[in-house]
Formats: sequence, C-alpha cells, structure tokens
Amino acid sequence: MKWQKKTFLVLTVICTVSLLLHHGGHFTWNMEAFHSSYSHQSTGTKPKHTNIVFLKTHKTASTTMQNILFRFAERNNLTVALPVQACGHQFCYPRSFSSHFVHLHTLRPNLITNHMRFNKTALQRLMPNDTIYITILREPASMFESLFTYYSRHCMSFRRVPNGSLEAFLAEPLRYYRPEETESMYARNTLTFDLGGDKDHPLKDLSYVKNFVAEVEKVFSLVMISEYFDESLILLRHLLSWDLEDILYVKLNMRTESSKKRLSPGLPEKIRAWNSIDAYLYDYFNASFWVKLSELGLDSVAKEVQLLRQAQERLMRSCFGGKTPLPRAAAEIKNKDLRPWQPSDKVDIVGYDLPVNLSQEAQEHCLKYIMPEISYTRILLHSQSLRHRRNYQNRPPQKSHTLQQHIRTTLPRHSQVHRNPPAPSVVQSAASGTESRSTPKQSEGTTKLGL
Ligand SMILES: Nc1ncnc2c1ncn2[C@@H]1O[C@H](COP(=O)(O)OS(=O)(=O)O)[C@@H](OP(=O)(O)O)[C@H]1O
Repeated sequence: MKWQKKTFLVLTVICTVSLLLHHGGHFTWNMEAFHSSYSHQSTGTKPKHTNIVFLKTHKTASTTMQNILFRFAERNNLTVALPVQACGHQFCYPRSFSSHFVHLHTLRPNLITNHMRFNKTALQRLMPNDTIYITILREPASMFESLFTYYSRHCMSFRRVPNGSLEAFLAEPLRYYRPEETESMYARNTLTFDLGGDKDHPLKDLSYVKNFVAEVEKVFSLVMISEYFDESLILLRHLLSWDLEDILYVKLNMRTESSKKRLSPGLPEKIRAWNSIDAYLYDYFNASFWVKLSELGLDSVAKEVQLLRQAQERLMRSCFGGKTPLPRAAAEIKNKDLRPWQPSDKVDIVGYDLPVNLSQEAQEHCLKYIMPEISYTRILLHSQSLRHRRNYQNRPPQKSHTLQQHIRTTLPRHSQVHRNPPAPSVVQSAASGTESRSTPKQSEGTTKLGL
C-alpha cells in the first residue's frame, strides 16, 4: 500500500511539472503543437494567393498589416519588393511610386507593402498580372488626431500652430497649411494623397471625387477598415485563401494613452470638413465593407473573428506569457531592433520586449510579431540580398538569359516552394535603369491613382 502511494505521488508530480511546462509557461514553446492548432482553420483546398500589393496608408494600422505580410513572405520564401537605400524604408515617399525605387535584390517581387504614393501604372509593370491590390482606411477624425500628434514636429503646417493646438489648427486651417510644402500631405486628405489623388481638389467638384472613388474601387479588391481590423482580416483571408495562422498579429505602432489628444465636441465635424475627400472615401468604403461582410454572412464572420481572437490569445500566452506582450517605452527595450521609431519627445510609440528565458525556437518565431517596421525592412533586405547573391552565384551560365521567368502566384498548401531567382540580365539592366519591362521611368505629381 505504502509503495502504491509513493508511486502515485511520483506520477502526480511528473504530470504536474509536465503540464506546467507545456501550458502554464512560455518557456517550452512547442512549434509543432502551435501550428497544428491552426491548420484546420483553412479556407479549403484552394492554393494560397501570394502576389499582393498592400498600399500602406498612414496612421491606419498599416504597420500591423505590413508585419502580417512580411511574416507570410518569410514563411513561404517569397520576394518582397523593398526600397533602395536612398529612399529610406519607404519608396521615396511622397514622390509618386516608381520601380526605380525598388532595390534590385528584391526584383520580381510577389509582394510590396512599404509606404509609397500609389502609382497604378508603375506597379502594374512591376508586379505579376494576377496581383491582388489591398489597402486600408481609417475614420478621418481619429486618423487626423493621430497624424496631427505624430507629425507635430515634422509637418510645417502643424508646427506653425500655437501650442500645438488641434483646436487652433481646425479653427483656421488655411492660416497654417501650405499645399506646396513637402510634408503637407500629412495635414490634409492624407488617404487621398497616398492613393495617388489630389489632396487639394475642391470638394464642390463632386465628379472628381466620385471618379476617384470609382477608380480606387476598380483597382483594389479589398479596402480594409481600421476600426474593424479583425473583420477586415477575415475578408482578406477569404480573398487570398489563407489560413487562420496567416492572419495572426500583435498591434504595432500604437501611441501611449498620454500621447493622445481628446477630441472636444464639434472637432470631428471640423476634421471631416477639412479632409472632405478622405471623409467621402471613408464613408463610401465603410459602406461597401459592410456589404462584403454581409455577403460572407455576418454570423459566420463573427464566428471567425472569435476564432481569430482565441488563436491570438494562445499565441500571446505562448510567446509573451500573457494576454498581450508587455508594452514598453522605447528606451526600456533591451533589443535595439525592437525599439519603434519615436517621432518626437512628445509622442510615445509603444514597443515590446521578449520575455527572458524563451526557447531559441520560440524566440525566432515570436520576435517577428513585434519587430518594428524599420528593423524588419532592414532584416528582410539583408536576407533577400543573401538569397539573391546565392542564387545568382549558383546559376549555370547558359540559363542566365531566360527572361521568361516563372513567377509563383499561388502556394500549394503546407509546403515550402523555392522560387526561381531573378534572371541576372533583368537585374543588371534594372540596376542601370534600362530594363524597359519592369523599370519604366514614371512622371511625378500624378493625380487619380497616377493614371
Ligand atoms: N490592429 C489594429 N487595429 C486598430 N488600430 C491599430 C491596430 N494596430 C495598430 N493600430 C493603430 O494604428 C495606428 C498606427 O498606424 P500605422 O501603423 O499605419 O502608422 S504609420 O503611418 O505606419 O506610422 C496607431 O494609432 P494611434 O495610436 O491612434 O496613433 C495604432 O494604435
């Protein structure tokens, strides 16, 4: 009897320790178990779509979305078009996008997502024919408050305002705003500008706005809405035949509560009047967004959102040991790659750190969820450059002039396919600016989607 009691006790201790290790903590994170818990949430047998333009608009949760796309690209060994060094981490924004801004080691891309001013013609030449275009919009009042605070030091229209007062700016915007200044796109109709439109077009010319909206609708298969980010991801998942695992995320680029201004009564209306084209755009696509959700079935969307949030919670527990990663002031973050860019000492952008004692496997996986845009762009450029060089060196000389490259547009499910490297002839001529198929010269200052 005594012997049986002892055995029982020993077994109980072993089970408890094992349970704690597997479920209670993030210290022994099990990649296989993690993946298998999502893999059944797929959209069926359709291959995943991989050729995507995501127009990264400003202050719309676009960094969170970009991070989703970067991770998808890495997992599936895809090529992301990235900016040349001279452009910084954006495609020479606010200039209109040109393929000359694309780093030659990232040519023949599947995806493009870094900030740019949209130019349909240039993108169509750069990207495969079956590319799907996606963008995101945010409600103009909260977006403008975010822009006003974030760019208070960088945008002259905002710097001129006494005491950085949003109320003062909106009382007499034309007193502070100069349309010709380089950073003026942050101060009026930013969404319209990012989409290649004319931010200063008079609203009384309603036909311009209607045509502009119609063009956006023609090009973009999905216009996500920031306020309904999770619902937008469900639409995205269906559009691209992605799995639930592909749309998991951590919120990035958030301001701390103390960095936000409260909008006093009447201000949202003034913001909408000042940004009237953006307001029109938002209202239109917010309405069509709900039509799309209804087509999918509101109940089924709600169920999928619930599944997404449960999966997020599991991810957060596995990676960060809590409901969300612990927000940190940038200076407190030990790993410098994880410090988000701070626009000024008056605005705090939240960043995250990884918990200590995380296993190597978990570190690699979890790190990318919280990687800020600038660091991730740099890391991705580095890894893609290495791959480019490797492929270029290993390529047999007789095959080096094949221009008819196979560009993968969809992915077989649950497999890693290695993509053909870009043909050296294309890369070399693109670098010298003479390759006419994918690197045309673009005129700037385009309106109406750069047409
Ligand atoms: N998932 C999700 N859902 C809703 N909102 C979110 C999400 N992720 C980020 N955010 C908010 O988006 C704002 C940052 O936007 P961007 O990343 O597009 O900014 S940037 O232009 O790239 O600097 C920033 O808004 P503000 O905090 O109001 O500035 C973030 O809090």
